[in-house]
Amino acid sequence: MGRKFWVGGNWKMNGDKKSIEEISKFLQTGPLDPNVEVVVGVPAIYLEYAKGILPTNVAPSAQNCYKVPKGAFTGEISPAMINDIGVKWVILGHSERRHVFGENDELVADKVAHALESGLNVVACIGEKLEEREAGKTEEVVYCQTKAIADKIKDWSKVVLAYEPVWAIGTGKTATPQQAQEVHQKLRAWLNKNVSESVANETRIVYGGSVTGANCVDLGKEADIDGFLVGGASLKPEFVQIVNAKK
Ligand SMILES: O=C(CO)COP(=O)(O)O
Repeated sequence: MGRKFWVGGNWKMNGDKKSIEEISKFLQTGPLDPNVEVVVGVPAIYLEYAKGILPTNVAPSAQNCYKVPKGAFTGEISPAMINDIGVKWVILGHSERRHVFGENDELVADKVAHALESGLNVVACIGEKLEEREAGKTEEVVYCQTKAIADKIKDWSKVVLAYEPVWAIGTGKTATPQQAQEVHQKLRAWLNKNVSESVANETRIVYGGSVTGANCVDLGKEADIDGFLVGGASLKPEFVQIVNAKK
């Protein structure tokens, strides 16, 4: 079975009701390739609002959640709450969560495991920093981040793995298709060796980091790039082009 192309927009801490309405309109107009699964990461406070106005072929996603269902964790939201409003996705381990808010591999893995146990689909993000790449540690870093998750989950069917090199996020410095493909292919080989052949064959590995309408077609041609996680460009009509990169 082929892997369905997957394109996510990560709005991060951007937008308001008015801009969400505008985004919903350009997504409605599309047209979005029906062979692509489309998800948008919405600030938690707007999730229910966005769910009410997004076209039905675009699934809203939370951008984070905690590792337990409820309790004294001021400011956090849980997978149970995300489920309660009918949202099916959460992005976890984004580099901004890891590097601005100090989330480590273990916490990210606990969150992924709990979100999956709660029935959510998870976009699990990994990626190396510039100094790690320059020190030749890219593989070591992404394997370690993936292993932390793999050690805590059994079912990969609801996981999309997002490879987002930190140096490419919000910088305009996109990984070349060859750079991205190399890491994706190695990650798939890692899954094959350490999880299973079927998980390696079936798990979507998507690329994130300065993806635009201009570079998405070439990136999307690579054998192990199964889609994108898009930041800045997901707030603009250009996102439609990125969804349709394989057309
Ligand atoms: O972090 C990203 C998506 O999660 C990528 O952001 P940019 O597309 O703005 O570089």
